[in-house]
Amino acid sequence: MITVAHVSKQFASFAALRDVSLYIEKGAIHGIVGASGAGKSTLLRMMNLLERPTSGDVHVNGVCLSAASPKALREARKSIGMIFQHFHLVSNKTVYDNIAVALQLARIPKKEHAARVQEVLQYVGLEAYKEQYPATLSGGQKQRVAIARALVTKPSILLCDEPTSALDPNTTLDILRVLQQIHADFGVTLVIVSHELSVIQQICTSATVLQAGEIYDTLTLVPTGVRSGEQTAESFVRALTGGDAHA
Ligand SMILES: Nc1ncnc2c1ncn2[C@@H]1O[C@H](COP(=O)(O)OP(=O)(O)OP(=O)(O)O)[C@@H](O)[C@H]1O
Repeated sequence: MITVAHVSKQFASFAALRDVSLYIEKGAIHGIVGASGAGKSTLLRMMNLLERPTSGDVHVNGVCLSAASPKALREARKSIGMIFQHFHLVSNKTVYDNIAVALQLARIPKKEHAARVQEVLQYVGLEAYKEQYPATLSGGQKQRVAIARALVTKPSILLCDEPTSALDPNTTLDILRVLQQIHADFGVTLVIVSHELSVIQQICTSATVLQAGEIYDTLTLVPTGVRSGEQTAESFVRALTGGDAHA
């Protein structure tokens, strides 16, 4: 589980987060929503200490990340995967090597790499692509590789920073289904930052609404499931109106 306790983040004189506290239970699919600049990514990045709180603490699976030794932090991070809006794949490495890097960083013995990479590539349906380079893949395939890289260390938590925002509506559905499947198959706790309400409504069981660095609301949700019709209709309106689905 994840506990964020009275966390603030200051960038020079700018307060990106102010006294934020929240609890995410094991097995939740938790959304973080809010306008651009509300502090969503900053809050998410605190959950693996990519961003260090200026004050307050973040506990993940019982470990206080900001107080952890480098060794304890490395150990804690093995159980926390992360995916990003723009995938963050290394362009001059093959799909296989992009995934194997995560095993190297987690100091998993090299003799285990081939089998583990194969296993996650099979899971995301890309075993035929292991010798290809990221530039030859579609956006959805790149995100599947990034998901495979995140899964290869068998995390109990997957942090997702706008995981579908660079994807078209149908690929968005595809990736949301993959995330739902990961949750169902492995019980992984998902934390999803998204500015798209439909993403949050479709799969999240709870959500934090951020406004200008503070918690505006905390929601308990009943996910609707990944609904293609609605999403596609919305995408058409968005395409026709140049971005605003509700115009
Ligand atoms: N490293 C940094 N240095 C200075 N300011 C930063 C830094 N990182 C984030 N900020 C600022 O903190 C605020 C919150 O950023 P953050 O990326 O968390 O917002 P967000 O809600 O995820 O928005 P968006 O969806 O636009 O990314 C923004 O005003 C941003 O400019």
